[in-house]
Amino acid sequence: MLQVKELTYAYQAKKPVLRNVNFNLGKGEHLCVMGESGCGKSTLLKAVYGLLDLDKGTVFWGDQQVLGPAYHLIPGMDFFKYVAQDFELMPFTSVADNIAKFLPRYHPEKTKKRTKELLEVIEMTSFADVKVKNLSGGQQQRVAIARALAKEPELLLLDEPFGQIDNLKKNSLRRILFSFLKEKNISCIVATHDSDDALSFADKMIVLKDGKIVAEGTPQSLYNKPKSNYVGTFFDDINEIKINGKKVLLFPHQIKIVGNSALKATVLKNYFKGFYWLIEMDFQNQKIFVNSNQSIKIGVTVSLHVE
Ligand SMILES: Nc1ncnc2c1ncn2[C@@H]1O[C@H](COP(=O)(O)OP(=O)(O)OP(=O)(O)O)[C@@H](O)[C@H]1O
Repeated sequence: MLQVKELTYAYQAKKPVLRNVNFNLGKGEHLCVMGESGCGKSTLLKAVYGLLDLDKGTVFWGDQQVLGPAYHLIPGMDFFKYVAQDFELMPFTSVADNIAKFLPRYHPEKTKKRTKELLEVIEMTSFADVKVKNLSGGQQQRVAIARALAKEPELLLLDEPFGQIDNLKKNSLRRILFSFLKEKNISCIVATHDSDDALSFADKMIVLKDGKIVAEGTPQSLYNKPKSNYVGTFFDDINEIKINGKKVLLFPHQIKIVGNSALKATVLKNYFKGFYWLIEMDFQNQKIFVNSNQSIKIGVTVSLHVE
């Protein structure tokens, strides 16, 4: 449905921020775009939405080409919605009215019902009459998401959608929002640093580095076999180490502390992580991180087994 081909864009001449980006997304599919700060995630969302005039390449939704501001008085495709990092809400208007403003006015009963449904999606029913200016950053972010959903877009573009929302709310909002999108068959692209946005909720994932796709696949495939240290770091503290002369990438949970083995390491530090400890160790002059169900005295030598 969405076809992005050879997408190339530069804010300044000869300094492309996106370089030959290619990907497809089907109807109702969810894509997660990950990458370090400044790698071009927001720029990619803006380009797909139609806010930029591309230097090269095309974006198609079905057989309709997405064109930039040079071709539209009001840039941005009508049947897409884009939730930027700044939410562009109406501060002196209530939460409910901010959402309802984007619904057709000629069916007041329908508008009321839909506003109620969207308030439930963002878990803010009790805030319906509160003015947006009196909300926290995270609450405003949730209102911006509801507003984008008001007209049921065909493609929703979310830029760091849960960045300002606390963990408790974030987990529940993610579950509700992504199942709502699946139910309504709305395609979605999420730009994020947070692998939790990808692992349980995305059908596909791309990783950007310096404006180029450096890895793509299902979140499971990228997690199980990260192509590089860069890709692995979005999921966990990854160890890039040499064992018996061979370079390997291992997550902390893939290295086990065992009774005895030829692989020895010395404990440097312990970090409490809740239901486990992350242990920093020296392994043949390389710093590694290993999970353990208990803390270990600094200086102790342990034996390791690698999966
Ligand atoms: N309007 C602009 N004019 C010039 N350069 C820009 C503009 N917007 C972004 N850039 C530059 O383009 C690059 C990519 O920025 P972008 O916002 O797409 O990155 P990002 O991956 O979304 O970063 P973050 O995760 O920090 O939001 C950065 O180097 C940034 O400084």
